[in-house]
Amino acid sequence: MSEIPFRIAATDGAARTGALVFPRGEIRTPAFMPVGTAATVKAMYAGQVRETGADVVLGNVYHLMLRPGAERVAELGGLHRFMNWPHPILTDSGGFQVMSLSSLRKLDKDGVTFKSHIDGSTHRLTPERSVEIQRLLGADVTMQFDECVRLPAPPAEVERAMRLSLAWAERSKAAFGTPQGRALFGIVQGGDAPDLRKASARALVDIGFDGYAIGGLAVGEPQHVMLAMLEETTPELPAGRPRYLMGVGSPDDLLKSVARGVDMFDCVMPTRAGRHGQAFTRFGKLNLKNARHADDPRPLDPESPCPAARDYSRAYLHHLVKSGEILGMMLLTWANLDYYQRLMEGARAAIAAGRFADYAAETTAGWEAGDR
Ligand SMILES: CNc1nc2c(CCNCc3ccccc3)c3nc(N)[nH]c(=O)c3cc2[nH]1
Repeated sequence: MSEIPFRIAATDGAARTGALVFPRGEIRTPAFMPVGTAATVKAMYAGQVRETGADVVLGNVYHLMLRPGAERVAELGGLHRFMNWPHPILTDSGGFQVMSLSSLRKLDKDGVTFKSHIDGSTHRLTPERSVEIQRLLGADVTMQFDECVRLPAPPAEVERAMRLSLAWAERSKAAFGTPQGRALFGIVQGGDAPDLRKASARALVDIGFDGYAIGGLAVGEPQHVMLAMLEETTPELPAGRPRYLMGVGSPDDLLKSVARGVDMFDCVMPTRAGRHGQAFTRFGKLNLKNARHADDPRPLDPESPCPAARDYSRAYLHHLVKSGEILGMMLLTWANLDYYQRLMEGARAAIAAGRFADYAAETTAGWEAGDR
């Protein structure tokens, strides 16, 4: 098993706060991990991402194997050097992106063959190749190669993908070996079927991983189904290892999932919404394209320590967004990532103080109170 320590400093109900300790630094949990698809957190430079409070960013096998190529990144010193991010990096294993981005793909029990969405060239991913690519990139956290099905799906299809992912979990672990200072996470599948979720979690624990991701969610199911699957799954996972809910989510999703024992999150929402003119604030979500902001001299949040949220009027942000100005994307991405990091920072402090339920209630009330 891993020599990557996961120190749990406090618990509050099922919620935990602590830190994963890597040679490149620690990941404070609960943690939000900004998505860095093409070796960049879009519209942000690396130091700015760090200033928002991020301890770790995500990379991706699918995108980087297609462009610029895993061997090329390795030749250039690895992904940390390439993107000037000296802190931990978690890389996703590519299967999910193949199914959601590439055309003409053929999945078999051994792996997946697919055409690049960039130039139509043919590629193949197997558990072994995915783990090798993540090694070439230099990932601190490697994800097993898995198959995620969209919901709703027939139970037989969900079970087939869950069992295939377990076979690929074994092969991913065998290919990973025991590299010093690096972690390998298994991924729980099983769709919206409690018995399949429990079987998947128990089998992964028997194989043994440094951390456990909960996959196959945030794929179209209602929030209550996602939360119900968390309640079925986290009790089957070892309390002393981190849990990572993949692709989640909104601020409300994060608080409700932290309350159910999740430690790590990734989501394109704060960065994608920022590029589309939407801002996450203590008062709820604002769409700066809306004409009601055209004459509003107030910033997003005058009490925010983030310059993007404090030093620019909503009228100006509205103007930038309506004009399609690059600065609009930059400022709203910055403000959103800062908001997500502060949301997690507040959660960590509230858990340590034994008041997470109050924190979640106060934060949710702020969103509902809406704009002042
Ligand atoms: C949005 N909902 C959602 N996302 C899911 C992902 C991808 C998580 N994001 C990784 C990423 C990394 C870099 C760049 C872009 C994305 C999954 N990944 C895997 N391997 N397995 C899943 O079951 C799985 C389920 C998901 N649901």
